[in-house]
Amino acid sequence: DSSSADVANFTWTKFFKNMATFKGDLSTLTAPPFILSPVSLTEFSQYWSEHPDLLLATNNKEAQFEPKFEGVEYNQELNQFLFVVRWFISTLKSQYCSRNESMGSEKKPLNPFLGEVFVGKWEHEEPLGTTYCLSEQVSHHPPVTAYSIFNDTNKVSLQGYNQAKLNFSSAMLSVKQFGHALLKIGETNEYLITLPTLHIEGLIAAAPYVELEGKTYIQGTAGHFAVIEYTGKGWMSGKKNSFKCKIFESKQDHDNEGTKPLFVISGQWSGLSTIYTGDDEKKKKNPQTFYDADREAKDVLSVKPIEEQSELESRRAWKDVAEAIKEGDFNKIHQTKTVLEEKQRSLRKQEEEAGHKWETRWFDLVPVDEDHSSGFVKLSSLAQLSMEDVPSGTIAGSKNESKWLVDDKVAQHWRFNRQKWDDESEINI
Ligand SMILES: CCC(=O)OC[C@H](C)CC[C@H]1O[C@H]2C[C@H]3[C@@H]4CC=C5C[C@@H](O)CC[C@]5(C)[C@H]4CC[C@]3(C)[C@H]2[C@@H]1C
Repeated sequence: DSSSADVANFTWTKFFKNMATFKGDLSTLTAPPFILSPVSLTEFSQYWSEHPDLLLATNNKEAQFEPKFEGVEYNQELNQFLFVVRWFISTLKSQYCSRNESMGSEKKPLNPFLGEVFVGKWEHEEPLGTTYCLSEQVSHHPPVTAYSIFNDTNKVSLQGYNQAKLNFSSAMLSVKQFGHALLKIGETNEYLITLPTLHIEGLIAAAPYVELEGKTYIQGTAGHFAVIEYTGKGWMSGKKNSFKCKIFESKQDHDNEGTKPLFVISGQWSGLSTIYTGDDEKKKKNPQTFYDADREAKDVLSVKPIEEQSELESRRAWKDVAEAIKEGDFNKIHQTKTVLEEKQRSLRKQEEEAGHKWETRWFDLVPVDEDHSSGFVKLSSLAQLSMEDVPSGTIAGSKNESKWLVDDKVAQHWRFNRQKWDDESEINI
């Protein structure tokens, strides 16, 4: 009714004003109930694989990538690279539009507590077995989520971590992402995927949504290199959620002005995109559909019922708060949140008095010069990307890298420790 809409509008304008003047950790900013999401940030890891068929297709030896172009020399590595790019593009709608689809607008997710976990699985017909999803809040200050999505039958595993740094300037909320994803296929093939910068549009209209900007780089061990450039409404393409992806044999080919890309893919990552060969792109000749995000139904992760979950698992831990948010009951939200936060504070205090630090569960923080379990160093070098603790996709040796470098301590990155998961006795999927 009009009164509640007026109240919502009033509170939003007030909230938007103090967000605009707010200098500090946005997570401490109390947002009005209608912009709160009942979903914890640990759940966002599942968005890497809501099309598990496309993730698993990257290791399907028999599958020949379609569409196939005359005159292009396809080898196993190029074929696989195309499957990897298609899978990556398919993750973007889930990552950045799922709240708009389910709740009408982007919302503020619940801020996970240290050690919070979220687990689930996708079960496939034989012989594809099961794909597992593990997500752990490995840091609370600052919030960092690490994840591992793996299928042992199909020998495909994705690991990564994410830290989002929010910055409010000139009525725009911009978000820099720290971290990266590493996709391992079989025993040897590995791909480094960097995370784009994003910003929140529609804030003034109280109908926020994510728009991507900047670039994603994908670097494979066989050399193939892709740059995905994001633009939005009013930019070059004029359409929201637009991108242009150029695929090269190598980073060197990309750097060499005279070398054409093997393929150019363009369109909307939340809708339809088309692929051309590098030769045909200029003449817009012979465009073929690359991916249609609206046509592919997503495969929702299956998560066991709350009563079977450990108290560390997101949906059980946040149950009361989530209900209060769904009811829009501000006092109940505040009260249930306080209960959870008090519990966490006393846990931290006990640890401090006992003199022992919280041990992360399935992930280790590995200094980059000791990172022998992943291809991160090799792939970053191939792509000439920074290995420092700077925004994802920062070019090595660039001004941007030195601007973000706070000190000269050795950068550390979160890595999945499979043994710790194999030894897990409390959390099951
Ligand atoms: C804090 C101010 C406030 O409450 O404003 C509410 C507005 C809805 C905007 C702020 C929130 O917007 C959310 C969007 C979230 C990102 C969405 C997708 C991803 C990709 C995923 O792989 C990693 C996490 C990431 C980057 C989310 C990070 C948190 C974001 C920016 C939420 C903002 C608090």
